[in-house]
Amino acid sequence: TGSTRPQRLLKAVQKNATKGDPQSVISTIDHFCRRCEWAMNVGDEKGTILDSVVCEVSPGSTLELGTYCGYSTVRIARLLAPGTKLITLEFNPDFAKVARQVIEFAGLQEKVLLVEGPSGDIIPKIKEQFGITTFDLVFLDHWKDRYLPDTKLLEECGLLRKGSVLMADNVICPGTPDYLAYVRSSPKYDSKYFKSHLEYTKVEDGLEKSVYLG
Ligand SMILES: Cc1ncnc2c1ncn2[C@@H]1O[C@H](/C=C/CNC(=O)c2cc(-c3ccc(F)cc3)cc(O)c2O)C[C@H]1O
Ligand SMILES: [Mg+2]
Repeated sequence: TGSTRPQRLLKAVQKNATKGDPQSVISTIDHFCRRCEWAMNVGDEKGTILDSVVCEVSPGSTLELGTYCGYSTVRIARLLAPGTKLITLEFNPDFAKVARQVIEFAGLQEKVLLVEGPSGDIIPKIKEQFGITTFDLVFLDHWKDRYLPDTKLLEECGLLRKGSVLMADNVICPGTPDYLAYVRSSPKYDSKYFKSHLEYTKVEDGLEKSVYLG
């Protein structure tokens, strides 16, 4: 049987990137997706916006929903201060297998906890299982119809505090209309749209930054 796209992306990293060098892993994946095969990584243009918010928040605890191949996991984890953690959730075991190897190749496995399973099942267990009180930053990049239910679940589980920042990918393409309406109309959030483009294309897309007001 042939290889999958995530497996081909991993091979490109192992062949062309430098072990222990997160930037080379990021550049290799971006080059692979531009020149060989498009893949649904947040990409370099939206990634730069994400980087600036990670640096601004300088989070002690970060949650990522939807690891896929680990591209944004590496982007975020490379900017985290020593001793801080990123928990990333992925329910597809094949994607998780590739992501673990990408994260390890970048040398960031100490900062990343990849938990396999559906976010709806894992989120309610995070406090007790991982000793997290609240998340300072959440990056939403999983199935688009899960952004809203999982945001409400994070609120209900007391995993957000005054000032927690939600960064949501793809709010235009493929689009997350119910999530966008919620964070933009709810008095519990202060929301801002960062206009950009769908990864590796000229199609409009963007990130929505929503600060939880408690
Ligand atoms: C509920 C839940 N729990 C844990 N992991 C979950 C989960 N739902 C999805 N996941 C995992 O996240 C990943 C899913 C991400 C979904 N992302 C997408 O569907 C996605 C799609 C596009 C796109 C845009 C235009 C086009 F023409 C085609 C595609 C672009 C993107 O940046 C995307 O993130 C992989 C999946 O196993
Ligand atoms: Mg995305």
